[in-house]
Parts: sequence; C-alpha cells; structure tokens
Amino acid sequence: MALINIASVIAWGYGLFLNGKGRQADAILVICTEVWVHSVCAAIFLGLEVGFQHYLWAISALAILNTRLNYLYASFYSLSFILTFALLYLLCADVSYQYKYSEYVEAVHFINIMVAGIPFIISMMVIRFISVTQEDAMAKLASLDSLTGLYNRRMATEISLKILQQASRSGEPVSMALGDIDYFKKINDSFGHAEGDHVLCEVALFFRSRLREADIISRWGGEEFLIVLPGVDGEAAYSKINKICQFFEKEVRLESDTSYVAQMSFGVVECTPGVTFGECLKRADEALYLSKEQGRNKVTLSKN
Ligand SMILES: Nc1nc2c(ncn2[C@@H]2O[C@H](COP(=O)(O)OP(=O)(O)OP(=O)(O)O)[C@@H](O)[C@H]2O)c(=O)[nH]1
Repeated sequence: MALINIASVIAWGYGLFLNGKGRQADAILVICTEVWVHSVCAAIFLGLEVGFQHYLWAISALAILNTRLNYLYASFYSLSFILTFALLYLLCADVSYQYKYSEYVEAVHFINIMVAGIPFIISMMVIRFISVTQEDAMAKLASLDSLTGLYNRRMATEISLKILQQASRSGEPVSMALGDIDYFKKINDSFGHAEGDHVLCEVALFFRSRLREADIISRWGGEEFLIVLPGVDGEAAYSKINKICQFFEKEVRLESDTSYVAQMSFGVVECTPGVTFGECLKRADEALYLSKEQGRNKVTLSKN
C-alpha cells in the first residue's frame, strides 16, 4: 500500500498539472484511474472497514464530466465505478486487516465517506455553474444586438410594452424617438462596411453616454435606433434629442476620416395613454420621414 500511496501522490500531481494546462478530460482520466486503483487495492489488502471504496461514487460523478467521451460512453465509464463498488462488497466483504490503532478505524471510515462526498459536490457545482453561465449567455444573445450591444428589436418591444403599461397606470408621460443615420449607405459605399459598423458602434456609445440609465436605447434595424424615454413628455423629449444632436457631429467620428461628419434625423412622439406601441411607432416613423424630407439632420415632433 505504501507504493500505491506514493503513486497516488504522483498521479494527483500530474492530474492537477493537466487540469492547469486546460486538459480537463486527461486530468479526469488520470484522477479517476488513480482513485479506482487505490480503492480496489485498499479493499483487497485492507478490507472495506476503512471505507476507501466510497471514493468510487465520487469519481463516477467526475467521470461524467469527461467531455471527450460521448454521453453513452461517459455513462458506461461512470457506471463501471459503481459496478466496481458493488463487486468489492461481494468479493472483499471477508477481508480483514489487523490495524495497529484499530480504535481509529471507524473514525477513518467516517472521514473517508465525508471526503469522498467533496468531489461529488464539486462535480454538481461545476454542472450548475456551466448551466447558469450558458443560460445567462443565451439570454444576452437573445436580447442584445451583437454589433452594438444595445437592446435588439425584440427586447426593446418587450420592455417598451411594459413601460407603456406602467405609464398608463401611473399617468406618467412616456416619449419615443426613432432615429436614423443620414446617408448611411454613402458611408458604407465610400469607406467600407467595416467603417459603417464602426459608426453604428459609435452611435450606440454616444446614446449611452448622453442619455439616462432609465432610457431604453435599442438598435431597431440596420441604421435605425429607437429610444424610449420614460417620464418625459413630447416637448421635453424633443428638446432633449435636439440638445444631444449638437454633440453628435463632434462625438461620432469615422475611424479612417475624422473630418467626415455623420448626422442623424429623428422622429419624436409622446405616447399618450390608450395609444398602442405600434401606433406610437408609426407616428414616430412618420415624423422621422418628415425630418428626412426636410433636408435631414433634423428632429421632428409628431403632432397629436
Ligand atoms: N455597415 C453596415 N451597414 C448596414 C448595416 N445594416 C444596414 N446597413 C446599410 O445601411 C444602408 C441603409 O441605406 P438607406 O436605407 O439607403 O439609407 P441611407 O443611405 O442612410 O439614406 P437616408 O436614410 O435616406 O438618409 C444600406 O446600405 C445597408 O446595407 C450594418 O449592420 N452594418
């Protein structure tokens, strides 16, 4: 057993080394093999009294995390440790060993059961961590625009509907501004698509820095942005958007030609109670169309 203990320490060291190198599947293989050999040898030479066989349950959970194996093989691999556990009880039940300090055998058995539970808990923790992280990532992917990081149309609609419902209950005003970058096609055509993407990101940053936390900023489509301003009436929204537009030309720059001035047109609407989100959007769009018609780089407030 002394030799096995030395080999164990080396195997664990190697397993941890592999894990540190990002080779988790190899690390699991090394550790599972070591624990299997150790448990079987302990049962054969010392019997079941000290409880080393309980570690087989722990590695059966760990074995499932070996992603190099497909689900079926991982299940068989894991099951082989439980089978070993059961066989040890059949084959080694009569093995006994004369310990020098036999009064401690029960305590060692107890400790082994407890320690064997730790990898089991860690395995479950890893699974939980991975599933929570993936859920968060999926939720993010489903709600954010991948280029600008702003809310996408689906999420913006969901949040806006909630804001409008809340506002109709509380009587608080809500306004909406639909903005569109002027002659965006020209930016793409003259400076390239990557430059166009850069401008879209700059616009997103601009809105984030110039608007409040409570304002909902979203990429509504191609080069269109929808901003929902809770607690703000139409006139206030109109002057707020006009005010931030003064900074637009200074703060939104091309990467390759900083002398190029990007501009934007807006349609602003106050969402009066009882008017649906779709209707508000339509009126904002009509106001935006007027801004474009009247020469662009302009904000138009929709008249009720
Ligand atoms: N770089 C880039 N371009 C995009 C993206 N989405 C849409 N576009 C481009 O945006 C352009 C929109 O062009 P138009 O609808 O003609 O509008 P515009 O040139 O901005 O003209 P006005 O809106 O009338 O001022 C098209 O060339 C699209 O290809 C995107 O994610 N990245």
